[in-house]
Amino acid sequence: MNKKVGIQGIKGSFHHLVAMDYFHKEVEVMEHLSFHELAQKLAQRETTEAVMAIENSIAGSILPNYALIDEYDLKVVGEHYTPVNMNLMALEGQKIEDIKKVFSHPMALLQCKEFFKKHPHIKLIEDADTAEAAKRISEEGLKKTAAVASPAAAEMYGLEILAREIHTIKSNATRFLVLGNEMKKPNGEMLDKASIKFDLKSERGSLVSLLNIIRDCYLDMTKIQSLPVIDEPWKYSFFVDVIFEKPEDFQKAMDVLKLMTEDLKILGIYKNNLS
Ligand SMILES: O=C(O)C(=O)C[C@]1(C(=O)O)C=C[C@@H](O)C=C1
Repeated sequence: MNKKVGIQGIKGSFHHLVAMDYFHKEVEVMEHLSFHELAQKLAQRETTEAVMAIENSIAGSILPNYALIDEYDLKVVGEHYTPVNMNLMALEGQKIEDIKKVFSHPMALLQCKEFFKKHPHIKLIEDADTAEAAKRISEEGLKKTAAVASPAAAEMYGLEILAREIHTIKSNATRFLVLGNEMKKPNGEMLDKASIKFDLKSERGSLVSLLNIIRDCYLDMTKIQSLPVIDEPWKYSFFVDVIFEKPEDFQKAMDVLKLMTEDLKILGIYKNNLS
């Protein structure tokens, strides 16, 4: 079966660039204008995989996406890290002084906060997607309006770049997850990273004890993220990523964590792509 890969946004978005990179262009891309729709269509098997941003080095974690992965019971089958290059673009001939409004994805606007502090006359408006904002400006001939998006989007939708690389820190990067409906099969490849989720009772030292197990089983924790359990105030779910050398070590840790936590869920075992 041909792969149908869901992305948040349209062609020219960062999700699109990642899908092309990760799957080497041999896929049909399905565009979605929200993360919710992206998760839902994968769960309904209208797509075979989905690419989902989960964290940016400047703007931080995209918390609702953790909840979507959990809610729709999606599996992490891969990850991809990519440098993110934000640019201000508008119709040809427009000058930065002419621009009154800028549309972009909220995560993109967050990455360019310092640039816009220097241009206080510009109103920032959150949009569903970076590339979609660029396309609309082009198609509707919107003057005095700009988008923040990738150089690929400027080229694709015929806009002029008024300011290049406007993200606050030059090493700006986003981590994307590749999601599926089933756990990844190793197919001879060494899978050395896992994402897990569990709830913890608020008891003295419960998190410390759990972290000790992770250390004692030789797992290297690369990320821990807590999320409130919405129907039980002050109780938290934890999403943890670990890398390991031996799958047996991971299995051993899971056997112990199962006894120490509530609702332990393995969200996926995949190949570590962080070098
Ligand atoms: O709007 C896009 O182009 C996206 O792909 C979304 C998104 C995000 O959700 O973080 C992806 C990468 C960048 O960090 C900024 C925006």
